Amino acid sequence: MSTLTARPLHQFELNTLSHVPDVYAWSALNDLPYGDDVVPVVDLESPDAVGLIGRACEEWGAFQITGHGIPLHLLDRVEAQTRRLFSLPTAQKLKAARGPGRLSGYGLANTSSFYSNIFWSEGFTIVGSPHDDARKLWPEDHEEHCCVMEEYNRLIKDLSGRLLRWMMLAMGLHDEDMDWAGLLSKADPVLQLNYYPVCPEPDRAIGIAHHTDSSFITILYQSSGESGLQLVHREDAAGPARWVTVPPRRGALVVNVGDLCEIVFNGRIRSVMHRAIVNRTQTRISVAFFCGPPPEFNVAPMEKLIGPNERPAYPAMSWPEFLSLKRKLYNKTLEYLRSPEQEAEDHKNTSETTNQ
Ligand SMILES: O=C(O)CCC(=O)C(=O)O
Ligand SMILES: [Fe+2]
Repeated sequence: MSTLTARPLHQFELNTLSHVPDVYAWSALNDLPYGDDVVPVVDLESPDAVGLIGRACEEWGAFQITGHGIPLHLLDRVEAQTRRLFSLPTAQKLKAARGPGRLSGYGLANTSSFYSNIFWSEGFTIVGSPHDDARKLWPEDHEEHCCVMEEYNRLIKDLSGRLLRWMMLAMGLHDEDMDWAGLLSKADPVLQLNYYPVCPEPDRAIGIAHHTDSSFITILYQSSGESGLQLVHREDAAGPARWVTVPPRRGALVVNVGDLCEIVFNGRIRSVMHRAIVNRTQTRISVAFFCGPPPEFNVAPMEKLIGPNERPAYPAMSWPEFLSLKRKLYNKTLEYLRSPEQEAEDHKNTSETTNQ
């Protein structure tokens, strides 16, 4: 997730193009080799779920989940409502366009403002209640959309609290160390709907370029059919860092570790670099739930994860401070926070505070 400035939608209607115009063309999409590793699938009803989640977080920063309790018919309705929204005429979608300083509404993915080239996708962000924007899209007929999105938000928020609690238990912590359900109840849910039209030259375009999500975790629904989500498996004994595809699995959801979890868990787990590629034959949709904190959240490693003679791997800051750093440094934010220069800066600030 991010609160980056929205950028206006480009004039092209992607569905109608027979080639990729230069502003949509990306080079260096094959920057890493491709691996055929399989992202772990965790059945949340399994007695080993906590351990499997912990291992997946440490090794991958991502996993798929089944047995999550969100009914298949609700996932189907979320997909149908998402497709219904993106199939509206452009002029109608633009009635709910994200304006300056506004996070909700129709537009390109928020991260697109970091690039001069354009993503082969459209996005629609729902922050908090879906009603205001849905009324602009369907003045007479938005009830069903809102009911479905609200029900999904309610269940997925609950699920994200359960997952975060299990991640914490897997790291050897206990319930008293963080009240996840209490924390998340104060945060506004953020749903990002993504639509990837078919692309006549998929090797030259990108749906959403590589990034990490700022949230604690992201829970992603992806439509079945063609794969699109790819993530980086970092270098290990099996080979160098590589792109790995996460194929859609009917009924399963993907969990991605975000920047906040990397910090809160003091680097024990890493936020996962990922992107969405496009294809020639099938439109694809995804629905990302960004599980973030309330504005007053203090972004800092949990004390119990810092050894007796160790410094925290990341400095403490407020959530708005983190977001503003991310707006400046984007994919380099965590690297910067872990860097020795930042450590020196942090040390200087601490001595100044203690000397006052
Ligand atoms: O569509 C996808 O598979 C990925 C979407 C994504 O990474 C995002 O919305 O942040
Ligand atoms: Fe993402």
